[in-house]
Amino acid sequence: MTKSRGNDVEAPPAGSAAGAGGAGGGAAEGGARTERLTKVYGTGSTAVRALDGVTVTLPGGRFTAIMGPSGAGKSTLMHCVAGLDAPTSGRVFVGGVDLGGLPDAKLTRLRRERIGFVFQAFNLLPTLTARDNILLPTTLAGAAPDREWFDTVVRTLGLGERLGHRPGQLSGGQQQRVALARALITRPEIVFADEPTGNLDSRTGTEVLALLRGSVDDLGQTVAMVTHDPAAAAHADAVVFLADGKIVDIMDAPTQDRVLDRMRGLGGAA
Ligand SMILES: Nc1ncnc2c1ncn2[C@@H]1O[C@H](COP(=O)(O)OP(=O)(O)OP(=O)(O)O)[C@@H](O)[C@H]1O
Repeated sequence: MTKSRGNDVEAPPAGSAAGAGGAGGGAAEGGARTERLTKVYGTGSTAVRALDGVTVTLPGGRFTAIMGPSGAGKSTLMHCVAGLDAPTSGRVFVGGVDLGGLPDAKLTRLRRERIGFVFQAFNLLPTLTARDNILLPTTLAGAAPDREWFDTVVRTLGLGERLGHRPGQLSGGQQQRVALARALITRPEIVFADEPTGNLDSRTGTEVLALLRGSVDDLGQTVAMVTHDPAAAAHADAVVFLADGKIVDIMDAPTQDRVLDRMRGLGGAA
C-alpha cells in the first residue's frame, strides 16, 4: 500500500495480505471496516465531533495500530467499531455484518462471540483461575469450549503452567497473556487491544506485543491496537493515524523512527 492522505484512505481490502479472511465484500469479508463514520458527542455549542467521516479498513489477518494525539478519536473509533458506542452517522461492518442493522440482543451477541478485547488494566475476574478466566466468554455464551483451540491458544501464549493460578498470583505480563487468551478463545473476527502494554515494563510489554503479532501470524487473527507508543506500533503491519477525528495518514510496514516522526508532525509525540 502506498502512503496516502485525506479522509477516505483505505488499507488494503480484507484478506489481501497475510492470513485469514476472504476477498473484500460479502459475508466472507474478514476484519472490520467503516464508511464515513461520524460521532458527535453533545449538542449545540458544546458538541464535540470525535469522529468526522472516517472510512477505514482493518483488514482480516492483519495487525493494525491506531495512533494520534490525545483527543484525536482513537478510543471513539475503537468503541464504535466494537459496537460499544453507536455512531451518529456512517456505517460499521464487522466480518461483513453491518452493525447498524442489528437489534440490541444481536449486537450484544456479536460483541461477545466475534470481538475480543484486551485492555490496559487486564480486566480479569480475581476469583477465577486463569483457566476459568480464559473460558469465560464460552461459559457466558453457554457454549462448549473447543478443547483443541484452547490447548493451541494456551500453548502459543505459554500459559500451560499457570492455568490453576488466580490473577493475584500472576505477574502483570502473565495476566495480560491470560487476557489475550480470553480474547482469542472465541476465534473472534477481530481483537481490539487498548494500550495493552500500558501497565507493563518494557521487556514484558515487548513479549506481549510479540504474542499479539504471533496471534496474527500463527493463528490468523485480526488485531487492532490503540497505542501512544511508537515502539508498540512498530509491531503492526500498518498504522492508521488520526487527528481531530479524521484519518490523516496510513503507514505500511511501520518502524519506530518513522512512527515517531509522523507523530511529531501531528503534534502528539509520545
Ligand atoms: N462520552 C463523551 N462525551 C463527550 N465527549 C467525549 C466523550 N468521549 C470522548 N469525547 C471527546 O471526543 C474526543 C475524542 O475522544 P477519544 O477518547 O476518542 O480520543 P483519544 O484519541 O482516544 O484520546 P486519548 O489518547 O487521550 O485517549 C475528545 O475531544 C473527547 O473529549
